[in-house]
Amino acid sequence: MSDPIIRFDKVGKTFRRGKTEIHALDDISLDIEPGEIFAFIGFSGAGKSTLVRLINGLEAPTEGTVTVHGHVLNDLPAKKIRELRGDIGMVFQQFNLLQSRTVYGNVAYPLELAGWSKRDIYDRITELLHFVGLTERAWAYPEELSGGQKQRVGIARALATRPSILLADEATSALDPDTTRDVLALLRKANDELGTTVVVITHEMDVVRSLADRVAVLDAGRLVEHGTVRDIFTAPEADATRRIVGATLDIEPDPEQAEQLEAAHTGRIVTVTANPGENLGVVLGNVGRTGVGLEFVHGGVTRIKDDDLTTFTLNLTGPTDAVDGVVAELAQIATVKEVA
Ligand SMILES: Nc1ncnc2c1ncn2[C@@H]1O[C@H](COP(=O)(O)OP(=O)(O)OP(=O)(O)O)[C@@H](O)[C@H]1O
Repeated sequence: MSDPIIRFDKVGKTFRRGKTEIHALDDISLDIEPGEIFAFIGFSGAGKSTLVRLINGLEAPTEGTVTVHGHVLNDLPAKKIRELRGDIGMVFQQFNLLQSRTVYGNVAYPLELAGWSKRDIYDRITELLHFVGLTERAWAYPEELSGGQKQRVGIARALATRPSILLADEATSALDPDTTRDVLALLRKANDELGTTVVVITHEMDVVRSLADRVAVLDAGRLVEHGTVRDIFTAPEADATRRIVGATLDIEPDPEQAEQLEAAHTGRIVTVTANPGENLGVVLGNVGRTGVGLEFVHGGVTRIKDDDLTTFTLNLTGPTDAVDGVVAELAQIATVKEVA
């Protein structure tokens, strides 16, 4: 196995505010391998931003070491840290584009700082804008772009100097789901086609699910769990992971979805979650004979740890007694929650 591109070894970071100590990170040990897409996930305040700042050397750990490309950052002089930072492209939640520059000018910026010639800058930007699909928008200003386009510019700028690491800090948190999908596809493309190691910081498990190879879960500054995304999804062990995974699976309608379901359907809407080992099909298969109309309006089957978690929201229509009968039967083998 190759050497890790980023290594955290017993890393801690304590901020001191007057007499108060804030342990933003505590005893983090972890390797990120070259060429992988690695995600850090955690709720607000978990320590994600602090972690990013340790990777790009903007903060130094108070305990342990952070190693990037074999260099222990703690030991490096500022100049060398700046050089290493040049090998790390950053993508931000709020895009951080220069409003007074065009798309071209924004992407050119890091190349100008690195002392590239005008000709080389032109060639590189042509290539980059093609890569992110913004060739037509080269002369537009940020205010003329959609959020997704702005983030494409952000990614082109981050990739401009051909960094081997791309750090994406909540890169899709300000975007709608469709645009998020496009931006995630672009990050995946950078990883696939350019071999860039992508480190993603996010609070959205959906981002992890559709993008990352491996994931680490941070909770209150501690690394509570890490592994392949598949393992973490199917067998979340830590409490924080369960909360994050549960919030993402979307097997139960949230209040907004419940309202929409209520508006769209006339029947009694219930969410049923099969008890372990029970098969909803046994009851649902017989519903037709009771004269009750049955429509699946939400839910699905997800494997969690060693069990299937089967949760469906049903719209049941027909005579009240018959619907009550079906619900009572379902309640024998499932947890039934009224939605509307
Ligand atoms: N410069 C600082 N001085 C004091 N405390 C800080 C500083 N930076 C971060 N913290 C504290 O460290 C903890 C972790 O913060 P951090 O911003 O890394 O979390 P986060 O997971 O990125 O959260 P969010 O998603 O809300 O940005 C928080 O309690 C925060 O208040």
